[in-house]
Amino acid sequence: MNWTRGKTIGRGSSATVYAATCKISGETFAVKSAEFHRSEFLQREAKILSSLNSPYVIGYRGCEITKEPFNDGEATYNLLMEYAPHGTLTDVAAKNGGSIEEARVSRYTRQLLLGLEYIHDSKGIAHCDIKGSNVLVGENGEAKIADFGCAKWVEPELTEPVRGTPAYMAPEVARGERQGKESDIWAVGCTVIEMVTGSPPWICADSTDPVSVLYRVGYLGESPELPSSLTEQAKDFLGKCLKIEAKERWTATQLLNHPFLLTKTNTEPVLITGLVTNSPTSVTDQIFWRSVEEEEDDLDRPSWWECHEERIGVLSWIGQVVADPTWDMDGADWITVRRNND
Ligand SMILES: Nc1ncnc2c1ncn2[C@@H]1O[C@H](COP(=O)(O)OP(=O)(O)OP(=O)(O)O)[C@@H](O)[C@H]1O
Repeated sequence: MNWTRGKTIGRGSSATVYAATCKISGETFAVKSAEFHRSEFLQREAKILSSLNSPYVIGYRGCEITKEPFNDGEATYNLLMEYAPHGTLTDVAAKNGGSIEEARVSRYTRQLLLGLEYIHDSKGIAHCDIKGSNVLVGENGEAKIADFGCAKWVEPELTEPVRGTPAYMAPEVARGERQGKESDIWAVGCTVIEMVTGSPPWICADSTDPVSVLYRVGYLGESPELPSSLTEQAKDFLGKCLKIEAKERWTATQLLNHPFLLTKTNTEPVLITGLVTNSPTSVTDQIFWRSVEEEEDDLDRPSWWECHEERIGVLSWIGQVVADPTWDMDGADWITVRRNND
């Protein structure tokens, strides 16, 4: 496709996302770019996204290698995607005064689960990084799952390092044991909390330290606090997502039949259109992962995981002692989270 790169609309740990315009049709789309030699996760994401086709998953438009002046003429890997004009669920909550009302949360959650039901059951894929900032809102206000950089095929299940964002990790993921479809469902519960409160879970848990949160989730059997403002129906729904035992968690299909999602009071969202630029909005954005501003200042800084490598190693050791004396102490995999092999 012949296209022109436009404004930066988002910046994550692995890539930068730009608006772009097709020179022939004039269509706006999004292009996620990374230096070729650091694009392992982006290439993996492109491979997975190219195999998906659902109204609740961001659309794949192709991939290309270009030479870009901003990369000193070095090869750049580009993933071309459908453009989501309303930004992420995190952006929508921020624009809506910091939180989203329950009826709309129910509507977005239903769409998120329709996307998950499709990738889990039809494609055998676990997303492994469901959170508000990885769910985009499309032109017609529908939630669309994005950022498949951590996703993996789970049928057949292979032993792979755990990935994702600490605040949304299920107990089995926090312990570094396994990560599958059930772990995505835990993250859905965390995302519902994020939509309702405007912050990722655990912000009120008198602990702003990701490592201690992982310890509490993984070894003390704790789950995030449920927002008191929620109806009993919504709390019951969260209870089905946030079961400590992965096998007891409801599947996406079961959750789609929960009364919380069958409510008739869902209102059409009022969304502000326009180019959305990603910016962190909550305290935990700065605590649990790097902020956009920080990245712009220093793109080569180590990621959160790299900064906390030593401490996570300690957590693995605590886990070994507390939870399972036979636990495999090979923590190397456990801490290799979204790091390219460069
Ligand atoms: N298709 C799109 N349309 C509009 N905005 C997008 C699109 N894709 C990504 N963005 C914006 O760019 C941001 C970063 O994208 P993405 O999460 O895919 O990058 P990442 O490097 O994988 O991030 P992370 O640090 O979460 O791993 C998103 O939070 C969103 O604001």
